[in-house]
Amino acid sequence: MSVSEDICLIGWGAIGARVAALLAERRSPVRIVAVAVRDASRSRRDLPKEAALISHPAELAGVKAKLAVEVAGRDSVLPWGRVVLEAGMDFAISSTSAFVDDRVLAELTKLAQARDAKLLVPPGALGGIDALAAAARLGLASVEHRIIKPARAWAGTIAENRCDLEALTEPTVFYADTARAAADAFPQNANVAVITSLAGIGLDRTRVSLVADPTALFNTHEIHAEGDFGRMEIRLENRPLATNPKSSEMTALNLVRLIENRVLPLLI
Ligand SMILES: NC(=O)C1=CN([C@@H]2O[C@H](COP(=O)(O)OP(=O)(O)OC[C@H]3O[C@@H](n4cnc5c(N)ncnc54)[C@H](OP(=O)(O)O)[C@@H]3O)[C@@H](O)[C@H]2O)C=CC1
Ligand SMILES: O=C([O-])CC(=O)C(=O)O
Repeated sequence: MSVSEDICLIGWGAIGARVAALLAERRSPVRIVAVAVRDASRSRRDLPKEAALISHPAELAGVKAKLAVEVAGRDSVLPWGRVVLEAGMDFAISSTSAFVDDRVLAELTKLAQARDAKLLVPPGALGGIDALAAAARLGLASVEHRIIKPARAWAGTIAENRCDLEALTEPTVFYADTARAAADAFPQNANVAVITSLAGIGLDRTRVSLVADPTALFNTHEIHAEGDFGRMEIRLENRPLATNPKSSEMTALNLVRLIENRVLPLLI
């Protein structure tokens, strides 16, 4: 890795801090020049020393970077995305549940086009999205996505109204609907449903089921797709992040890959 790149992180939670730690550990030629949080008055552990801590999109005006990576939450996507893209920076989005509102995706895409910047949707906690997106070009008949997480990962969500998470003795499907409905109802657990949909057959044709498993150790994603290309089954068993059981380690790893691919001569 030789060329270096300056980036911003929008969010310094479980995923943002993990991405920064991995980049530092791997000595990737990347400088994190700004980190955005909600509350910039609170001091942050392990913040990269060259990073400005900011909390308002207008503060990006003084920041020179080519890429901003959002790892903050659904409500942050539009306000930060507007300023990032307006400045001509590429914008990588993790809180893809923001796109359950078609207007958000339409506005950011238009802005990216106008500024010659890129709106990037990384695979998040998933893999195999390249194959799904390729297959979709020939036409897909169906895509199903099942998300299986330990019961505790669903705590604090409307799963609690549908089953007694602490009393479960076996894997329980507590929700089944379209990807749009699932990502709307579970913005911290089902961003992936939007990624599968954008790659495949859209938010209203992609079917999602959510499972709470009292004995699960992993956040598991099972995607089944059929179409003119043939059939595919994608299954990942992701280790949850120690600092947030709702989010998977793979999400941070896919962002590290995306960032490093911007500076590597060979893209894998
Ligand atoms: N695409 C995918 O496959 C996946 C996506 N995700 C999504 O990624 C996002 C980040 O996840 P995670 O790191 O676990 O979340 P955390 O809750 O651990 O961290 C969120 C961070 O974002 C900051 N933040 C929140 N809102 C704003 C805002 N409006 N402006 C600036 N900063 C803000 C918080 O600031 P403060 O510290 O001040 O509170 C915090 O630092 C979530 O939306 C999550 O659902 C997660 C897993 C997979
Ligand atoms: O990390 C995961 O397994 C998926 C996730 O939380 C999300 O899509 O929001």
